[in-house]
Amino acid sequence: MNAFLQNSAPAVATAFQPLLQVEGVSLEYRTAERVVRATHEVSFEVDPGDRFVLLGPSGCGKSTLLKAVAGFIRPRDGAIRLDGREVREPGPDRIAVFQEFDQLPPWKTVRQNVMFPLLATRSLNRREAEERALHYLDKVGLARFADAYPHTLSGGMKARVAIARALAMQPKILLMDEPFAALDALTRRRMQEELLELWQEVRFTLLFVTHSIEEALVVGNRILLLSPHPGRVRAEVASHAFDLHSSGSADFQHAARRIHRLLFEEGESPAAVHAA
Ligand SMILES: Nc1ncnc2c1ncn2[C@@H]1O[C@H](COP(=O)(O)OP(=O)(O)OP(=O)(O)O)[C@@H](O)[C@H]1O
Repeated sequence: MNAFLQNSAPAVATAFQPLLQVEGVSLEYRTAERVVRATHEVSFEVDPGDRFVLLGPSGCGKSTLLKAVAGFIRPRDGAIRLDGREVREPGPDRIAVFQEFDQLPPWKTVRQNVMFPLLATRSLNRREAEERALHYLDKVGLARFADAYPHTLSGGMKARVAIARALAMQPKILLMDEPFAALDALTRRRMQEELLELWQEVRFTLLFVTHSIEEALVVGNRILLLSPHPGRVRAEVASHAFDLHSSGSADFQHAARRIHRLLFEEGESPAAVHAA
């Protein structure tokens, strides 16, 4: 069982059921001319409180898997279950954050942007939604900017608004697709750090897509390695021993090299391994 259990983990009887079960999932796109297989029979399980990373080369189907968990794409084969229930459509229990923060409607203030999904899904009344929005804006350090408009914010600040907006919905699982890829290197590092601090505080469950081995080791406590297109599971790696402070260490570099070999070199054993 994972060491990082959510505070609100269910009682003993259900405590050992994974939150997310992806079983033998093959995903396809059908275009007028052909069928593109994005993933082939991928299986993994995410426990409550995991920071679970999908890592693999460009085109291996990471984003497609995330979209399937979000409910935007139905599997060709296999099944996806959240809390034991099959995922058939999008829902407020799975909120996605993508790298295009300019999805924030520019005519709404930061506060209104965070309140918007809460009101649109009728989760809360206006006063409760405002309270909830300010609570999460405070958590990402943006309470002072509640009345600012998105175009006045830096890339990192827009990323924080997007994260606050997602967390304010209190989803069962937060889905992030390369959320920091468009940011400069320093801001990206700071955002990784802030995400970890936020996780320490809130203990949300995270499914995070990246093609950066370093980012995967820093952000994740478990990493699923996918083969090149179409994505198949190569291995699962435990990476809970690393954070930003260990990224220069010999152990970290060793784990990164091992993951690189597992991803790109034939002949490496694709069994479950421990990077830390
Ligand atoms: N809308 C689409 N129609 C047809 N094929 C698609 C579509 N979207 C993705 N694909 C194909 O599905 C495969 C998986 O794509 P996906 O975007 O999931 O990969 P990825 O691992 O997230 O890549 P990247 O890291 O570059 O974002 C690729 O071969 C891609 O070309």
